[in-house]
Amino acid sequence: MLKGQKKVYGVEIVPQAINNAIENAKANDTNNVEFIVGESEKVIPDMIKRGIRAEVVVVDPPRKGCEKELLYAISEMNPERIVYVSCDSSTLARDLGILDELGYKTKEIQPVDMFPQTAHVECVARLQRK
Ligand SMILES: C[S@@+](CC[C@H](N)C(=O)[O-])C[C@H]1O[C@@H](n2cnc3c(N)ncnc32)[C@H](O)[C@@H]1O
Repeated sequence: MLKGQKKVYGVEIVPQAINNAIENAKANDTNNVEFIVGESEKVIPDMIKRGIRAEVVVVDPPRKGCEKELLYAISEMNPERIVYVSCDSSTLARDLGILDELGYKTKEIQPVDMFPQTAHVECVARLQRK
């Protein structure tokens, strides 16, 4: 069980990654997680239609960042906090700007040097509903 959370949803476009996540959940005796295969910009609006809301949303997109439709859907879910994990600071800056317009203030960005001796840097941003 992921402690402190009533329910956790995981969304990923690659089915094999979801299979691995299911195996990981089983190996860790986690029974409060539901995994959904699909494009998050389509899955999240469907979840909203089903009445699902979130207190915290964590995104970890590829370098191109999040689709605008996903950012709009996340704001419609109205979470208190968003955690944005990014491997491309330019698309991170673009998406944080959109999220700011949608009512989410960036409180903190922590760079993590996961790729020493290269120009790449991973960043973790913490956003709070205004
Ligand atoms: C930076 S990786 C994050 C990996 C993940 N945090 C992990 O530890 O396995 C980005 C992930 O987003 C997935 N992805 C790309 N486009 C997506 C989309 N439209 N909807 C959902 N997942 C997507 C990719 O398949 C990839 O696994």
